[in-house]
Amino acid sequence: MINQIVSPVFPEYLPEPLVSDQWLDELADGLTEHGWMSQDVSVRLGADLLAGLHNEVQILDRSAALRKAGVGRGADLLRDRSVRRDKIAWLQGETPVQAELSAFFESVRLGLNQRLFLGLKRFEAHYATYHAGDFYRRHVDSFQGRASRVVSLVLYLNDGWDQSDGGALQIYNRENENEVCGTVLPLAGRMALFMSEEIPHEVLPANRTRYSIACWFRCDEVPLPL
Ligand SMILES: O=C(O)CCC(=O)C(=O)O
Ligand SMILES: [Fe+2]
Repeated sequence: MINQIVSPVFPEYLPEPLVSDQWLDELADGLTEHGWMSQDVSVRLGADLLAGLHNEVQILDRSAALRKAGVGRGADLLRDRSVRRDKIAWLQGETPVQAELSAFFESVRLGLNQRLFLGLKRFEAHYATYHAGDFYRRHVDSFQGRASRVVSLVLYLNDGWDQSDGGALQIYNRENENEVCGTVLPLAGRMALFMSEEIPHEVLPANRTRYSIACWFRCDEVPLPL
């Protein structure tokens, strides 16, 4: 009997790793030069992960597991519907897709620390749903000197989003908060990254349901009481 020797088969191309050094350089450069950037990361994350996250947030939305988002924390938490109207659910990293996404966020955290010495200690992330008519007025994600949220990352989960669907993320000039300097459509796989204290931004009213994940890289070990 002849032993068949099977030679290893290599794919024609090797998929790019989820997070490469060169890509982390790009993120760090974007944050340093402009304070914000937006990029399509759908190839990097993969269609299965994006679809899995989209599926999960839809189930949470349908099962009324999402809660009205507030502004502030603890006793100062205000659920002011004139400021923001989204509903949220914090990610616990407990499902396979959440675990995979957490690994991605962790690589970004480490990569930014290595390049920008931001001292990011951890991240927190939540799903968000904006139903038709929902918005989040212009704001910054962290107040200067509080040293809590340092870098914000938003990942969008919506297929086939069009300008007429509203719900764009509007980025304002860090020197002049009345000047719009960028608009990001919440298309699946698109990511926005910005300095939490510096960049005023706003979610324009959505005309249909808009799903996203917002993540904050923080430099405190535990949230400080406000
Ligand atoms: O969903 C977005 O585009 C941004 C959300 C946001 O600004 C926030 O949750 O603080
Ligand atoms: Fe924000």
